Amino acid sequence: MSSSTNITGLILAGGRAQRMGGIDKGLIAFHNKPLIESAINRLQPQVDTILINANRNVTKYAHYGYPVIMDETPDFSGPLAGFSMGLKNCKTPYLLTAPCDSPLLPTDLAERLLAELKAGDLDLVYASTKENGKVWAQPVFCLMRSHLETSLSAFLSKGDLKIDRWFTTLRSSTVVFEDVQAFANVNTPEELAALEKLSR
Ligand SMILES: Nc1nc2c(ncn2[C@@H]2O[C@H](COP(=O)(O)OP(=O)(O)OP(=O)(O)O)[C@@H](O)[C@H]2O)c(=O)[nH]1
Ligand SMILES: [Mg+2]
Repeated sequence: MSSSTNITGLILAGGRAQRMGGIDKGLIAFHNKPLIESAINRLQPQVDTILINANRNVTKYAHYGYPVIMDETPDFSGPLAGFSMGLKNCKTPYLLTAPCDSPLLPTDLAERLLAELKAGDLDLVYASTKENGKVWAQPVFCLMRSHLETSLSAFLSKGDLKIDRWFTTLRSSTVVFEDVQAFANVNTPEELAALEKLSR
């Protein structure tokens, strides 16, 4: 399957991880392996190729054999800075983003987002989850057409960084996933310990 998806997977590992004490979150140990490895393993069968977006420890990330791309500006301006670099380096028709800190990400993420994108002839589809009857956007789990580079550059050049505001300028939609746990992410040492226990 991986030779025919037309999708580049972008793993976002470029954040500050302040709630984790400012260390490089993608490299902290999760079941004795760097956290990003779980995200790579989940994403790899769903895409043609992978890009890693990181702003620190670039040589360590390069060890996985995929291109490592840094944000254009070194100011940690948020995930859209990573999206922008992903789109600039994407050589396939679609880009699928996922964060480095969600080791249980859905194995059918690409398939479901792509089906929605094609059905609605959309430019971008992001994941959502439903908790207590309320729908929550999971905007960093996002499939988009790679031609959106022009749109994102224009949006960022206005000084805006809000991901949901960019989405509203596009032909976009969402897919609601039932399995909330697949989107569990690790922001604090406590969340890391809890998720390790849960996914034993
Ligand atoms: N490229 C890039 N990615 C970012 C940036 N800020 C956050 N991200 C990524 O966006 C995703 C969601 O961000 P958070 O979960 O808040 O991670 P974080 O910002 O590193 O952590 P906190 O500092 O604790 O908020 C993660 O995959 C981050 O790596 C940034 O400035 N640049
Ligand atoms: Mg953050």
